[in-house]
Amino acid sequence: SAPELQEQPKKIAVVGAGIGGAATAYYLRQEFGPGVKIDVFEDGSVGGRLATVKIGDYEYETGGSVIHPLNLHMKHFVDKLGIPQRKDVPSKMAIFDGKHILFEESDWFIVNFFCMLWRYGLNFLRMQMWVETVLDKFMRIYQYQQFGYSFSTVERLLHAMGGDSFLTLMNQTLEEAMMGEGFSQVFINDIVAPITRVNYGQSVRINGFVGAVSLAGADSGLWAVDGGNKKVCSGLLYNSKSELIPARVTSISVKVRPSKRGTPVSLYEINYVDQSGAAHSLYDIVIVATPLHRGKSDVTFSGFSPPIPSHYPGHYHQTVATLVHGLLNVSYLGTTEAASEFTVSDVLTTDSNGSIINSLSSLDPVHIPKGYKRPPASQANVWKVFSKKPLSQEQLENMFLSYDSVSETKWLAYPAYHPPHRKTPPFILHNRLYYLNAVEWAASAMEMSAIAARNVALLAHHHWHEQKSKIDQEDLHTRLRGEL
Ligand SMILES: Cc1cc2nc3c(=O)[nH]c(=O)nc-3n(C[C@H](O)[C@H](O)[C@H](O)COP(=O)(O)OP(=O)(O)OC[C@H]3O[C@@H](n4cnc5c(N)ncnc54)[C@H](O)[C@@H]3O)c2cc1C
Ligand SMILES: CC(C)=CCC/C(C)=C/CC/C(C)=C/CSC[C@H](N)C(=O)O
Repeated sequence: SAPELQEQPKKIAVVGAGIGGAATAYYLRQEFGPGVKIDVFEDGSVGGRLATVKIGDYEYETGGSVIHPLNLHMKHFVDKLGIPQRKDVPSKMAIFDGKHILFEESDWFIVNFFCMLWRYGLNFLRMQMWVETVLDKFMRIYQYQQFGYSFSTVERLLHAMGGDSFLTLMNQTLEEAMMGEGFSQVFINDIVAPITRVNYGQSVRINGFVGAVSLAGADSGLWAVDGGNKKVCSGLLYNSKSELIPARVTSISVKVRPSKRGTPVSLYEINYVDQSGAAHSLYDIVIVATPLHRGKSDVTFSGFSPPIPSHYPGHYHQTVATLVHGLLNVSYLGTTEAASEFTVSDVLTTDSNGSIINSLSSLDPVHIPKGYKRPPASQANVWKVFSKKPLSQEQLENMFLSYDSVSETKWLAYPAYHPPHRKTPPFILHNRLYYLNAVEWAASAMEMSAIAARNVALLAHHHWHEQKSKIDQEDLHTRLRGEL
């Protein structure tokens, strides 16, 4: 049983200080009040997959970079922390098939509109409507969480948002889902695949749910955090008055201890290694906020029945982010345009012709200085290349006429999505031991980790106070209709 059920927990541990772990600390403080001690263990840097590198005088995002205007938790965090949004710099997109530019956005909306209408009929408009329908259902989670409802599995959470239609999306490829909706194969190849390639480094055979999230990631109005997205993580840790413990958690075990009331209580022992060696601490509640997958973390669990694996099935997809400060070789893109006329900022790629790159984007610093204008391709600039494998020197020399700085980050970025999906790992690993990153098997994005953070904080609270009526309730959409 939980220790002294009517009291608040004394100590809670969070493993990982990415956006998931930091948001968990924030919501735990909200749920359990000022008395509980919250320790956040971090093996690397606060921010995790939200990270920046310095090139010249400026910092640039190498990991998670864009946030959707309807990502309400991320919006709430920046508002609460008083961090401004980064100023918007207009962008222009082109699609490269590995040999030539297939399509280049014009500066004129009307030109783009008719060009798309001519090439793809109503597919473009219908895609926007399809994504909007998915987003409308997705937004229901905010109301459920506002009312304190939580879910024990990713499948139940998805079902509460979108009913069977979301579970179907999880079991279909994006291509199957879109073909089923009547989208044309040529539109899927030319437009949809480049978007899944830039966002998830994978083809249109990812699951339909993450596919819809990926298409939302190509909406207008995307934003980022001034000074770098990782500032939200340090801000949330500070705001939640958590203690950051710079250490690697090696194992978590369950220990039974006698209590003042005489009934034995179970506590979790966290073993960790920091600069001064190995140590351990006991906690009432533990939240694991890092993926339990090979190459991502190596936490072992002992004393649990049934056993908890260190690594769940499935693997994370590698995306290499290479930031280059240099002069782009526009002829690499098969264009005859003069570099001074080439104002495209985002080059997406199709699956055909085996393009070695997933995307090539002109990058703005995390803080836009006054009077900043993105330089044309005829001037040296910072470019971000996403690719599956690291780029060789020869490949870089083909892409750039000259360059003076290269920074490479090899990310195990997000799950490799292969529908039909196997059962996702649970949010609840043991009585008071929770796992946030299960959510990434639906879709990996900052907001998804923030939603899972609030969910696990609510689960922890409801289990502690034995409020079963707030867990896995059916038909919430109908029951909460009419509520604010
Ligand atoms: C290249 C790239 C681009 C992306 N672009 C976007 C985007 O534009 N928009 C978007 O919304 N999302 C984007 N994402 C996805 C987004 O970054 C992630 O979904 C999100 O950051 C995951 O956050 P998290 O806290 O759940 O996990 P993580 O950020 O991975 O945090 C886990 C933390 O746990 C720590 N840790 C691991 N093991 C241990 C241990 N044993 N002990 C202690 N600490 C440990 C790690 O060091 C890490 O800091 C992108 C991801 C990548 C890689
Ligand atoms: C969760 C919801 C409803 C919306 C999130 C939409 C979103 C921002 C998706 C992007 C996800 C992602 C993994 C993007 C990676 S690359 C981003 C950008 N194009 C870049 O080049 O850095």
